[in-house]
Amino acid sequence: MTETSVPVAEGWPAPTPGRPVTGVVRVPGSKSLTNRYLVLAALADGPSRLRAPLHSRDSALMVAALRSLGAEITEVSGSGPFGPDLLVEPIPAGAAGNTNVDCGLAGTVMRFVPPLAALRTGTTAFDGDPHARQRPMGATVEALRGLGIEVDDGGRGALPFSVTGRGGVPGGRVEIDAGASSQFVSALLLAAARFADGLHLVHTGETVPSLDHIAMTVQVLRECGVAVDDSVPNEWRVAPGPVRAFDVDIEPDLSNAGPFLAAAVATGGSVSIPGWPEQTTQVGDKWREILPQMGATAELADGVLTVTGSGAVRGGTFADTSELAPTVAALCALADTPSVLTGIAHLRGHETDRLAALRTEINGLGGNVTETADGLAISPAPLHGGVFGTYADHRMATAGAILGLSVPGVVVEDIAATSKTMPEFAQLWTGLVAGTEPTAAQED
Ligand SMILES: O=C(O)C1=C[C@@H](OP(=O)(O)O)[C@@H](O)[C@H](O)C1
Ligand SMILES: C=C(OP(=O)(O)O)C(=O)O
Repeated sequence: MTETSVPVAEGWPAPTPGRPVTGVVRVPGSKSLTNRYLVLAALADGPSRLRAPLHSRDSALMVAALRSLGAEITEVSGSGPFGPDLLVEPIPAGAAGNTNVDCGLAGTVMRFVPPLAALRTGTTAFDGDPHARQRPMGATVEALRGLGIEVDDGGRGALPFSVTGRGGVPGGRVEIDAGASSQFVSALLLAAARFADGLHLVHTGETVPSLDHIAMTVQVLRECGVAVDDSVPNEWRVAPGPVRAFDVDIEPDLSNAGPFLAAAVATGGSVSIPGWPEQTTQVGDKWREILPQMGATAELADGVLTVTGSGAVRGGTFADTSELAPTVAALCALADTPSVLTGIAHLRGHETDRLAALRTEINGLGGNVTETADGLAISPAPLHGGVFGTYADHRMATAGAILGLSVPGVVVEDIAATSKTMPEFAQLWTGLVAGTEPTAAQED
């Protein structure tokens, strides 16, 4: 008799603590800040240092991309618990030669690196994960062409494509429709000081999403001595000039702090995140408004944000939550009143179609989620266990973990998807939920 193989249920059983979750969690560096500073360091007028940067798949892809364009990036020991600091020698003047860039599933790599490839001499071929080929890239392709750069995308407006640079970009006025991603704007702004005439970028479509991320781009450019005029809505002017080398501390990733704070809200516990900046352009600072709307308290004192849940989760209307939306949606699915998430139509072009993924997976656990033109409507419904699909999306994986806090039997299909921006997620989550002694990474 031959043995037949029985499919084994795989996945990560999300812990259900059955009591309030209480603890302190230090989270790794911001993806958006790390990858912006890496790009600026590659363009800078001397060597730069990133202290406490993120070390994850998205940052590793950015490091590899910039190395392939000629930057020298070395790891040196730092003081943070999440890995070494990074020293960056910029891409040398006159860098030339054909090369390849693997974008993985990283929006910051596929959008921010092509303008740097345009500044070199030679052809750079860009590709990525299967789903990366579905993500919108047309505005980058058209903008580079508008700047006189040769781009071969086979007419797809998507990966794979190649950029052929001739050692410089003239710059000037360019119009784009950045309705599908703020990263189209950020990408051009980050490189623009190195264009001969700088850049006058005009957005011609309807609403640009994720405006906080553009504010972050403008802020980091100004820190590096680049003159940016963003006084006219939907227009940005960047003066040509040097990008000043820097030595910077990377803030913790406040978006990735979200699931841990959500654990306090979902269970009526209390979670503290040290290293919370007093001033920041990170969209994750909005947790201080969003979570109190759900009935929690949020207190920022001496650089520590403490969120305390009330024991019940209240729904509400949440606008323009950008990359926070999957975490917000998971909490709304646990709420006792209905919720509406608006201003997030562009999430259909993220790591996966997040609106469809959240609707499908929350409803698969018994939820009541419908898609609207620009977001989600979520009504209270009794949830049950089951497999929560992750679509290679880190924020779907963390959304499944949040649901599992209150719903026994949730199995997150691929918890390793969190390695995109937080490889330590499962370890930190398990430690927090189990109420173990703080690990080195959790200590103050
Ligand atoms: O510039 C950035 O670092 C990001 C911009 C946003 O992109 P979209 O404008 O496409 O939402 C955000 O969702 C993404 O996670 C990171
Ligand atoms: C949309 C996201 O990522 P990316 O930078 O790949 O666009 C995200 O992290 O939620």
